Amino acid sequence: MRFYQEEKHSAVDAKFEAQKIAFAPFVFQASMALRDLGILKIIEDSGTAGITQEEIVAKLTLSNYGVRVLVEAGLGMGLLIINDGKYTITRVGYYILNDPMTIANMDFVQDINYQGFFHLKDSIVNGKPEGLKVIGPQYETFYQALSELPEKEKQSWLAFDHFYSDDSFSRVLPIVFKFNPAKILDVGGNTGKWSLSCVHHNKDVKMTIADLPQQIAMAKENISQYKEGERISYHPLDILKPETSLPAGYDVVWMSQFLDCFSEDEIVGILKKALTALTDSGKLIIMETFWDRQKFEAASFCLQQTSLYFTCIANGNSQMYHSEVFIRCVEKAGFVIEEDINNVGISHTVLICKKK
Ligand SMILES: C[S@@+](CC[C@H](N)C(=O)[O-])C[C@H]1O[C@@H](n2cnc3c(N)ncnc32)[C@H](O)[C@@H]1O
Repeated sequence: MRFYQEEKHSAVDAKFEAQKIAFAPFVFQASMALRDLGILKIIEDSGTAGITQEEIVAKLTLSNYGVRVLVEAGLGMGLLIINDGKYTITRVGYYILNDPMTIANMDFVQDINYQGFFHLKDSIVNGKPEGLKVIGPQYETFYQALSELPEKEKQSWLAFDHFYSDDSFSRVLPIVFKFNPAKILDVGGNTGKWSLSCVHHNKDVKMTIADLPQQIAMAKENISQYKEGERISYHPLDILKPETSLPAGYDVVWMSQFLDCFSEDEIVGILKKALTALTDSGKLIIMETFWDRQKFEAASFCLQQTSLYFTCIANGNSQMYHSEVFIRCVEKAGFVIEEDINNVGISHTVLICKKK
């Protein structure tokens, strides 16, 4: 990865880039408004011929003034271009409107993070997710809030989380099942998507989902619709509590996008619990997104920014890790990494580990 070794901008460019940051919250909210008020779609539908501001207004119940400030901002933001008084959509505008990754990221930023991020600096200073109080003053971590969120916010969080892991699940099934596991422990199993994929993929495997009690309730409801769900059992726990343990006797302990929810010391503690869950020949299989392992700079950027969600909203002490920091924790807990597979799905790395 050689994204960050060199200065990229001339002085003039750099000053413009700095203004984009200065106005970033305006740019974000204007993009959301252009998308959600239907303006981008109208302009896209006008094709290469384009559409005037007056014609856009005629198709909506918005004022001329409202449409004008948004489309003018859209020009500077690079979402729109104008020729002979007619607006057309740019490639960036197209992605804002249609790209599933951009939609998942924007909805996650808007519905989960935006208001809380006013408190990012305090979160760094205090080592606590100070933005979480905007979601609810009673919560210590976001995970306690997840199952109690209003439907729209919950869907935005799940869509963001699943966008990244779902695509990798089908690709990683052959990697996991080459070990012919009879029993798999899915730690941080969330809604049960991975466990369901496993019982559908293999007719004999038995799964256990370990997660917080609130999430287990969500998973049970989801899984009860499927007959194969009879092979899935549940182990509710708060894995951070010293008195809790994972059940024993598993051929595979699976952790997908789970350990990034914890600090380095917590990761070591959790992995020590995983040691006791595995049979002697069992494999710990971790699927994570590391910002230093990405093919595309945009992917590294998304992960670095997502770290700040953990800082300000989720728990105040975890992140999307650099692989070296993460691997040190895996080894410290008593595992040896046997296989290290990059570029699984959109952006994942799979680490296959055994007991030292
Ligand atoms: C980012 S989600 C990962 C979901 C899923 N494995 C995937 O790949 O999409 C993290 C999961 O960890 C669970 N979790 C967070 N803190 C936990 C804790 N202290 N004990 C047990 N589970 C926890 C959350 O409830 C959530 O289901």
